[in-house]
Amino acid sequence: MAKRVVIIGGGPGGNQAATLAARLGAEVTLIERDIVGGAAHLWDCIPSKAMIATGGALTFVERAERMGLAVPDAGVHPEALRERIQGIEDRLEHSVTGLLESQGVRIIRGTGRLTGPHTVVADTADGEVALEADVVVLSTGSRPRIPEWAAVDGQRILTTRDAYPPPEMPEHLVVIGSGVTGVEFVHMFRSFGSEVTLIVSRQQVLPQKDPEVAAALEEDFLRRGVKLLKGARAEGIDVSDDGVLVRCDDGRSVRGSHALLAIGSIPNSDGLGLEAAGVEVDGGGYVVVNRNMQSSVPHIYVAGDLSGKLPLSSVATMQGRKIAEHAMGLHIGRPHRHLDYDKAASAIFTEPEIADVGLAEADAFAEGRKIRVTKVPFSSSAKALINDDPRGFVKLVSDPATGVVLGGSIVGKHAAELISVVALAVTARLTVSDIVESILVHPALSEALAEAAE
Ligand SMILES: Cc1cc2nc3c(=O)[nH]c(=O)nc-3n(C[C@H](O)[C@H](O)[C@H](O)COP(=O)(O)OP(=O)(O)OC[C@H]3O[C@@H](n4cnc5c(N)ncnc54)[C@H](O)[C@@H]3O)c2cc1C
Ligand SMILES: NC(=O)c1ccc[n+]([C@@H]2O[C@H](COP(=O)([O-])OP(=O)(O)OC[C@H]3O[C@@H](n4cnc5c(N)ncnc54)[C@H](O)[C@@H]3O)[C@@H](O)[C@H]2O)c1
Repeated sequence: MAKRVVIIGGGPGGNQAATLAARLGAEVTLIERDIVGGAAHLWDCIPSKAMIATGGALTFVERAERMGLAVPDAGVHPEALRERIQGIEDRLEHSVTGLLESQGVRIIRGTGRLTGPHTVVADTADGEVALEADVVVLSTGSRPRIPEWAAVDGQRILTTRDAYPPPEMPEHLVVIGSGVTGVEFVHMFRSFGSEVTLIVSRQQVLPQKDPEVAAALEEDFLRRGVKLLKGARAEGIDVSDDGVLVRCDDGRSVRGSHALLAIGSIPNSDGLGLEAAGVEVDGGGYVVVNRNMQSSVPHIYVAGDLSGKLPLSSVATMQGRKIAEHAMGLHIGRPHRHLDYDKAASAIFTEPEIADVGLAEADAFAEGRKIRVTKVPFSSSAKALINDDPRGFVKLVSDPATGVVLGGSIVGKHAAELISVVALAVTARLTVSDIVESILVHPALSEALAEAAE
């Protein structure tokens, strides 16, 4: 009899586990409550990038004279933008649903919960559907964290999910939180012409990132007129007819037309019946997993944000793949590569764009590890001049003894695409000579990678 796999949550984690397990011969049922394709994915990740792309097009038009063009003034058309974003969401939901159906996955629209280690119930519009499972995958994702001091109304006080685009374009947006989400929203709304103030709880934006990279971004924000309120934590928001007043714990406050919360997310683990199945949860509500993504109940796996690992769509997808392989026994009797979070590439879609992978210079320094660091600015790249955007640099971190590429960061146009070369080098343990000896396209930004590898 085919293995019965029941998956709760149809985001990147759940979808990937579903399609691969089905292809490997399992009988797969996927339960989704809100949107096939994933709420965090299709209601945050994708629309935020779509808004940033539109803002980027606007900035490009504003700079077009420098490219030798005469263009009329451009402006945002909020309804057209809303339609564009809805269109992208619909197409992606449709294509994911089609892919799942083509693999024979049964999709149930409803809310799933465990009722025991091998039993799942889906609460649907037509009543309860009871399912038996040999394998369960929990991939319910996360949602924006809303503190008790903020009364989100979707009008003046927004979470990220209210902002694609918001009901009215903010005249002055106060962004609370300067992690990846916060800085992307600063960039996004500044490109649309909003005045922006960013509340930074520490002394640097992006506290988890290389200080040199964070400094490059701060410099650009300041050049564009963004106000940074450093060393302040928001602790209250007052709303009036014409705007908001965000109060901070050090006595300072900021007035704006709107406030946006970007203070992290919380896992969707409530109401999942974890206790009924004996699944262990940590203090933050994340399900505790081992390196095979198994929970404390070995046939109950966890993919995506719910696992409390690196919360990225790309990582959720890879976790889903690894779960399907493991649950279907592909690891038995053959080499099985475990997911290595240290080798995950990631990008921040600001301007300049920021991307990194593998070992960071600052971390190597903190560990006292010997490394070779080489850095090349884009200002010497022909392609960067052709693009009229010579900002940023490529930095490669390698092992001085063997030349193996250990990591890298890129700041500048197309950094999210360019980092793929470094990510491949890190995963495949290629050396700097492998990069130097690859004949790359000219003129192209990737040539800076070869130069940094020299
Ligand atoms: C503003 C923002 C921007 C981001 N940008 C990027 C980016 O550029 N690149 C990147 O890689 N990552 C990005 N991320 C992170 C990324 O969106 C998440 O890491 C990813 O979507 C997690 O996938 P998931 O499958 O765990 O969760 P989700 O995508 O949220 O999918 C989980 C699904 O489970 C469903 N669900 C929940 N509970 C139940 C239940 N009980 N029964 C049935 N269904 C249920 C939900 O409706 C949801 O559809 C961003 C996140 C945010 C907040
Ligand atoms: N481009 C991308 O790939 C992308 C984009 C957005 C999010 N993400 C993923 O989501 C993860 C989470 O990022 P995030 O930025 O949403 O959350 P985060 O938890 O990384 O950052 C939230 C920030 O808000 C600050 N903060 C908390 N309370 C505050 C307060 N009261 N006042 C002021 N600041 C406060 C925290 O100190 C922290 O720096 C990222 O690590 C990434 O994995 C990825």
